Amino acid sequence: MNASDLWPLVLSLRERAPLVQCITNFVAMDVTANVLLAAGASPAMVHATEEVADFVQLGGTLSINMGTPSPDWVEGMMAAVSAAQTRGTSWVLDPVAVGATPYRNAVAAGLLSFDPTVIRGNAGEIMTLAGRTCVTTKGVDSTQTAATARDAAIALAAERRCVVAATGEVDIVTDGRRLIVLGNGHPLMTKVTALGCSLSALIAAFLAVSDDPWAATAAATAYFGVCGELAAEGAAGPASLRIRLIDLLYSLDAAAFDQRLKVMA
Ligand SMILES: Nc1ncnc2c1ncn2[C@@H]1O[C@H](COP(=O)(O)OP(=O)(O)O)[C@@H](O)[C@H]1O
Ligand SMILES: Cc1ncsc1CCOP(=O)(O)O
Ligand SMILES: [Mg+2]
Repeated sequence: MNASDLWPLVLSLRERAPLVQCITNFVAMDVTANVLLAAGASPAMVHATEEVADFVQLGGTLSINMGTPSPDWVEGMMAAVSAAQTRGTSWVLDPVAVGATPYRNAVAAGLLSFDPTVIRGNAGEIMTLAGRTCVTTKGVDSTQTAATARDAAIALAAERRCVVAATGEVDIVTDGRRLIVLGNGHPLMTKVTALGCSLSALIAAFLAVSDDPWAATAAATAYFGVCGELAAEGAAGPASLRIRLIDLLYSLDAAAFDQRLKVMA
């Protein structure tokens, strides 16, 4: 995989503007919708149990994020992923802070039973889902490095027959058989909330423009990492990184993507 394999998916997203239904947390809603719009997708934040299944029938992809769970929202998530499974809709699970509390673990287990197409989490979350650690957690932030999560990501992908992206200072994307390690991004990205959440939703957008969920996840992760890195380099701090990231997702060109992309393995 290199830039010329991945960039066509970025162009396809810009051309096709796919609908992405998001059930996400209160913190992530605004930045996630803006990230999706800048990248060319059409976001809809729709979470009421009464309408989520009908919304799935509109034919978009789905992003489920358990960052601020409560019983009524979890009910909506379950109804949405059930409809997605029945319809064959591709969907992404972001298991925010799984391992932190028994409630979160139960929510994650319930969602997992509906066969996500992709699981995207930080290293600690992926290691927890793979059963590799009973995680020393700080909550939504990882205490593990993505490199440490490599074996856990492969095992989880194989066990769940899905794509797993474990992100951090490097990003690992695997379907249990194929694996790509991406070296873009910037440490300042950890100082802006909900960028991981936004990446998960962006992966859902890319699922709409490729028949290969692994390639779609790699393309989304690479694009986000390159834009994040360039955004951080010109930023005065976290707030301007966030703004510059949205602008770069909108304006990045093939030459800059090709020049910056770091495929490490
Ligand atoms: N130390 C780091 N160096 C470079 N990029 C990073 C670093 N930490 C996170 N990122 C990037 O930030 C984005 C969000 O990833 P991450 O922080 O792992 O997710 P989460 O916000 O869910 O914990 C990804 O694009 C990832 O590559
Ligand atoms: C701060 C916070 N609290 C609950 S969800 C959330 C956002 C987490 O976002 P991310 O996992 O992308 O850093
Ligand atoms: Mg997260």
